[in-house]
Formats: sequence, structure tokens, C-alpha cells
Amino acid sequence: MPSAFPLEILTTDQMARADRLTIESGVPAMSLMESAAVAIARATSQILQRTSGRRVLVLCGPGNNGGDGFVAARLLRAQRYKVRVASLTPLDQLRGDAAQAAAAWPCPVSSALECSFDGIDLAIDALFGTGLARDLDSNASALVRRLNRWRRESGQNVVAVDIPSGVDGTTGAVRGAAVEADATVTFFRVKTGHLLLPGRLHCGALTCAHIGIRPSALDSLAVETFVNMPQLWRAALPLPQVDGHKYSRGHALVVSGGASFTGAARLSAAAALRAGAGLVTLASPIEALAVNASALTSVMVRPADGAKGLAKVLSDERKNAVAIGPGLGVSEESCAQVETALAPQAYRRAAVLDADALSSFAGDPERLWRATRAAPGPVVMTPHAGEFARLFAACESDCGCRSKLDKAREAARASGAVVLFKGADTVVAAPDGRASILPYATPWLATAGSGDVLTGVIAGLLAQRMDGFLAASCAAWMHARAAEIFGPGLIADDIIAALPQVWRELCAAQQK
Ligand SMILES: NC(=O)C1=CN([C@@H]2O[C@H](COP(=O)(O)OP(=O)(O)OC[C@H]3O[C@@H](n4cnc5c(N)ncnc54)[C@H](O)[C@@H]3O)[C@@H](O)[C@H]2O)[C@@H](O)CC1
Ligand SMILES: Nc1ncnc2c1ncn2[C@@H]1O[C@H](COP(=O)(O)OP(=O)(O)O)[C@@H](O)[C@H]1O
Ligand SMILES: [K+]
Repeated sequence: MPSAFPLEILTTDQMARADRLTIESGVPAMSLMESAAVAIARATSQILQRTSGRRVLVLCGPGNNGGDGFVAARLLRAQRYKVRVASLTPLDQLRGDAAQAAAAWPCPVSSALECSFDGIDLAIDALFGTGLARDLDSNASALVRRLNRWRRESGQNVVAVDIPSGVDGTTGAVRGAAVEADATVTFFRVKTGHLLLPGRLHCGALTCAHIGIRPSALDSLAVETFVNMPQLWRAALPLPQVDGHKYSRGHALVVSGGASFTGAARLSAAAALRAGAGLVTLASPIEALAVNASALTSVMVRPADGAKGLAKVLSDERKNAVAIGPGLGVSEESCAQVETALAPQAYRRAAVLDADALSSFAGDPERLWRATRAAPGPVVMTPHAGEFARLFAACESDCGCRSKLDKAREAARASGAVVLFKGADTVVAAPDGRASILPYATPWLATAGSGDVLTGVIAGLLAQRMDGFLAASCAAWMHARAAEIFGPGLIADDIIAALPQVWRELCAAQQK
């Protein structure tokens, strides 16, 4: 996992408002720029000390991102680095703080479009930051491509100021072309575009520097997007109580598929136990009872054929969380089973819907939303991109201008359920507007059954009565951390096996 960031994630608009509020409260804009440049110069000299380089090229753009570049150039020169500056814009076209920063640079400035990278040990990308408003034009794109080629061929480092130029700070999309950085130093808070793909892949090592904007600048921004890290859900993490018993830790029910599709549900069931549910029962079609029973020890097995059978098993109201979907099969019967799992009742039962529990409703998503909206407890849906597209066609945009975060939020609002949109940049969105983005997950997670384990972890946390949004966020983090602990060669079973180590780490941090 990357080093910790502040919890809140901003859009570029929110960041601009935080800047404005800070400046209006009396902090000079130039002092923010100086602090930003100090952070850039520090990151740069740390890399150069490691690589024993001295020669730096700073590429400056037309706005304040370029201004940061000019100031960083001056600070690095004062530290006796050999610094060259190249500008995308004629200097007489610069305005405001950027013009002031350029005026304080004491050496000649070349044109960025014609600059050479020969003999350079490190380049600073100060072309565009959070003010990027449109796709890069052909000149800027050509420069970015030249910079990327130089980096790849020379093996030298690129440090991005605020965000790699060309990455949209809010959506993470590449606007025509985008710089590939080894390190990105952003300011105050990370932006959504740093964590969403493909933006995250352009950032390299991302750090967030304090530049004199007070946390109170967040007060009027109504921030609802958070980095998915323990700080977000630690206070809600369920732990066994000294005076507790297995039923006080909740009873999760996992619904199994037919005789040839039982492995997925068994993975979910084992993961639910490892996530801390006091009891886990597998509701199995009678034809699969023998195979399920022979493969399970701590998970209980009960016969349950179709929706009717499921209703009977669920009549025990201690079963307070249901996981359904892995290995279920796409069918009308599956729809009926999902409706049974979500049926209104007097007590609060949570549900997690994955895989075939979602795909079975592809022809009539509204039918699913009716059930999720009427459900008595929290509902979490865990689509991957394919399932999401099948189910939430209305949330997908043709123009590609909506981010994964926007889509997940819209899906959560439409369904009244928590939507965990899987992938390398897993987003969790709640119907009340809260959202989290997982900042890192190893690609070794892309293995069969890994999603079934995630479903089980969510069910286990829901059984322990954790809030739906926090349970889904926590489960995504634990799943990714378990995979990171195990490392290369991971298969789904290994995620379950590594969960106790994740718990040990979380409990140790809790005791500090
Ligand atoms: N405002 C503040 O208080 C602070 C801002 N800081 C820096 O300022 C940056 C934001 O500054 P700006 O708002 O000036 O924005 P940028 O410097 O990111 O760029 C805006 C400029 O680029 C032009 N532009 C936008 N998209 C373009 C495109 N595709 N092709 C060509 N030109 C394009 C705009 O017309 C404008 O002139 C941040 O990223 C950060 O680096 C820091 O100095 C910290 C404090
Ligand atoms: N490239 C990747 N990087 C990180 N995590 C990934 C990547 N690809 C998939 N994952 C994660 O692995 C899990 C795969 O789930 P899913 O697609 O449902 O697989 P399955 O159906 O085989 O269980 C999800 O948690 C997803 O976020
Ligand atoms: K930049």
C-alpha cells in the first residue's frame, strides 16, 4: 500500500475553491506557490541524490503550474543544481503569479517545443496542473510524447508538479496525451484523477505536500470522497467482545450454486468466517449437498432448493447477512432467490449481491432496484466492469466524460444500494453520496475466485453489523492487503489464508 494520504479526496473545482478561500483569508497566493515549489525541489533533490544527477530541465506551462516550475527552478539553482527552464508559452503571455515567478528566474528561458533533453538527469513537468481545461493541442502532445520517450530511453526520472500534465485531475482520463512521471507531488489533498485509472498509472510515487492551506478550507466544500484506507473505517471495525459469543458476531448465509458450481460459494463462505462472522451457513441445492458437505468443516451446510428453500432457511432471523451470486447461474430462479434474500421483513438483514445475482437482472434492472430499495437492511452490490455495463447502462456515458466515481455514485443512487465497482481502482459509492477509492491493489488479484472472496469478506463484516459503505470499503482494503501480503503467485484461496495477518496488523495498529 502507498504511504498514507489525508483522508479527503478533492475534485479540481474543490481544490480551486480551497485555494481561493485560503487566499481570501489573507494567505498570499505567492506564498502558496513558494511552498509548493519547496516541496517539488525537495522531492527532486531526493531523487537526484539517489541517482547522483545534477542537471535538471524544468518544462513550464502557461498557468500557475508553470509558475510552480519557475520557483522550483530558482530553488534548485540556489542548491547548486544545473537548471535549465523551457516554457511552452512566450514569457510575455504569462499572467499574475506565474508571470511574477518567471520574472524572478534569473537565466534565459528556451522554447519547450524545441528544447533538447541531451545531458539532462531529471525533468520537472510543470506544464499543466489542475487548470487543464481541454485536450492538449498537437504541439503540447508532441512535447509530452518526446518527454515520455526520453524518459523510457534514458531511464531518467520525471517529477510532475501537482499532476502529470495531460491527466484530467477530476476524472483521471488522459486528455490527448499525458506525462508518465516517476514521482508526483500534489498539494493539500489528493485529487480524484490521481487515484482513478488511467491517471494513477501516470503518477508514479504520489505524495501530498502541505503548502499552508488550512484544513478548515474543507469546511464549506462538502467533501464526500475519501481515500480507502483504515482511517476511513477503523472506528467501525467489528472486533470480538470479551462478553460476546458467536451469535453476537453475526450469522452469514451464503447461497451455493448447483452441483458443478459450488466452489465459488465455498470461497465466499470461508472468507465470511475469516472476516469475523460468528457462524456461516451455506444454503445448498440438494443435488450439491454431498459435494458441499464433504468440502467444508467450519462452515455449516443446509439444504435449500430455489427461492422457496432459501426462504425457509432465512426464516431463522439470526441469519442477518446473505451473500448471493457466486456460482449461482443466470436464470429466472436466481432472480427469485435474490428477491427472497432482499424481501422486506421485521428484522434488519443485510445482503451482498455479486456475479450471477446481478447478471440475472441484466434484462430488467428496474426489477432489481425495486428489490434493493425495499430491502430491510444494507445492500452491497459488487459488479466488475462487465457486470456494471450490463446492469447500469444508463450510468455509462457515450462521451467518456464521466469518471468511474461518477458512474458508481449514479448507480448507487439509482439502486439505493452500496455499489462496489471492482477493478484496479475499486470505487465504493453509497446512495447517500459517500464514496471511497482504493489507492492501490496488486494485479495478482486478477485471478479466478478473487471476487468471490471479496463477496464473502463483505458478508462477514455485514453480519457483524458494520455499516454497508464502511463494510464494503473495509473489505476491498482487506482483500487488497491480503493479496499484497501473499504476493506473487496468488490464487483466491491464498487471500483467505492471509486474512488473519491483515487482522493482526489492524489489531496492532488499534492498540497503539
Ligand atoms: N491557486 C493556487 O493558490 C495554487 C496553485 N498552484 C498551482 O497552480 C496550478 C493551477 O494553476 P492554473 O489554474 O493556472 O492552471 P494550470 O497551470 O494547470 O493551467 C492553466 C492554464 O493553461 C491553459 N490551458 C488549460 N488547458 C489547456 C490545454 N489543453 N492546452 C493549452 N492550454 C491550456 C489555461 O487557459 C490556463 O492558461 C496547480 O496545478 C498548482 O500547480 C500551486 O502554486 C499552489 C497554490
Ligand atoms: N488489475 C487488477 N489490479 C488490482 N485488482 C484487480 C485487478 N483485476 C481485478 N482485480 C480485483 O480482483 C477481484 C476480481 O473479481 P471478479 O472479477 O469478480 O473475479 P471472479 O469472478 O473470478 O471472482 C476484484 O476485487 C477486483 O477489484
Ligand atoms: K504538471
